[in-house]
Amino acid sequence: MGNYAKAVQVLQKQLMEAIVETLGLNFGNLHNEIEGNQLMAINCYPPCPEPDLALGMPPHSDYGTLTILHQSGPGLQLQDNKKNWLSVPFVEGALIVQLEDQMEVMSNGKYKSVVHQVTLNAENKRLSIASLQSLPLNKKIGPAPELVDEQHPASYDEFSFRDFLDYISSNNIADRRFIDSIKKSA
Ligand SMILES: O=C(O)CCC(=O)C(=O)O
Ligand SMILES: [Fe+2]
Repeated sequence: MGNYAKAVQVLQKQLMEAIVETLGLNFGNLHNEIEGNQLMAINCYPPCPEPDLALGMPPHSDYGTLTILHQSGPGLQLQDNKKNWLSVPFVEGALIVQLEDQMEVMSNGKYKSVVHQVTLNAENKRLSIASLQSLPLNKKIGPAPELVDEQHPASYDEFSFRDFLDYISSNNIADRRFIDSIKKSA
């Protein structure tokens, strides 16, 4: 597990470098700011006798920059921009990379954080290992200044991982996602 966590950290850094480049930003300048936290979540979903009546994990988006997910079987679903749920095909050994809230904010909305949920299965247990990468606990992130101008005003307030934790301790994210609470109204 330790080796897996370290390998995923290296992959996450490489992916961040590539993604930051696609936004036209300089990774060299951002590098120290971006390196932060890695949280490993191991999720176990036992078989459910009535899988249509329950979810393994309710709809949410993760708070960080990237989530890298390894799954033992199908169950993950993503929401498209018309709010339809799409099942992610299961490919043995494949890693799933999801962009998350800090990336949406940093890109000033150019990239969207993915809303996902987990369905259950009547026969099979499912395991997943999610590596949630984020900026350090107290580091505020806002839209990158290079992506903000008169035509593209900042669409989000700054936030830190701590702000996210404060939000979820007193709000139900099923009613309103954290990222919706920091969107500036047009
Ligand atoms: O089990 C999965 O496929 C997803 C887990 C997840 O969304 C999470 O840990 O945030
Ligand atoms: Fe998640």
